Amino acid sequence: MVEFDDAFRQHLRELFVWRRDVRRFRSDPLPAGAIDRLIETACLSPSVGLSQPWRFVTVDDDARRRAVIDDFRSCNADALNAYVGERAARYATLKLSGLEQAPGHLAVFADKASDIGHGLGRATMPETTEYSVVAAITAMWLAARAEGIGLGWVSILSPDRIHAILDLPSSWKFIAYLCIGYPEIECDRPELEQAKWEHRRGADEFTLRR
Ligand SMILES: Cc1cc2c(cc1C)N(C[C@H](O)[C@H](O)[C@H](O)COP(=O)(O)O)c1[nH]c(=O)[nH]c(=O)c1N2
Repeated sequence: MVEFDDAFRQHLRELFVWRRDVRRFRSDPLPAGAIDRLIETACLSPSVGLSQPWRFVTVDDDARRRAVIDDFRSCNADALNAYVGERAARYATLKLSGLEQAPGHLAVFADKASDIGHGLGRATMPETTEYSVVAAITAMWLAARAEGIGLGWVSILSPDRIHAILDLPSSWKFIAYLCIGYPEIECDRPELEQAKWEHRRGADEFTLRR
């Protein structure tokens, strides 16, 4: 039996407050085994029917990393073109990935074909497979921050292209590409808020009572 006291709860809240999506990384490498440790923690996450559908791919090969960066550049140029006027000008100033600097690249997939969990919970909601993988990524994000490691989620990518670059089974659905490394700075406010792209709203804006 483990009990968590008020001091722990307060500390845990600080972890949530100080977790950031990181795009600016220092160049120093991660300690040996750091990413494996984060993956181990992520595997403790809830998953539909205990299916553990997460699949993690560490990307260390230079040519593959370069191809991912090229894909990001192309997708980001398309994204910029979809905005006009002042919003386009502002988008152009944002830093939306740390792919070039991050010492760690981790691609995350959901295995849609695995029969682990025997289908429990997925019959009417097959998308719970992907939800389970996102839950694992969130755990990893927080576990990383607790070690002083930053994690940045990059989704400005073409899933088909990432799949081809990494040469993976067709049943694996691309969920996330994560940049991992030590952050240049720590902050308790989202970078997009600091850049005046969007501001964080309170829970009352998203809560209905019925
Ligand atoms: C599914 C998903 C996908 C993305 C993101 C997040 C999530 C959950 N975020 C990070 C996002 O911008 C960030 O979480 C918010 O701006 C809030 O900031 P903090 O995470 O609180 O620092 C993100 N950020 C970015 O710079 N490039 C990206 O492609 C993405 N993609």
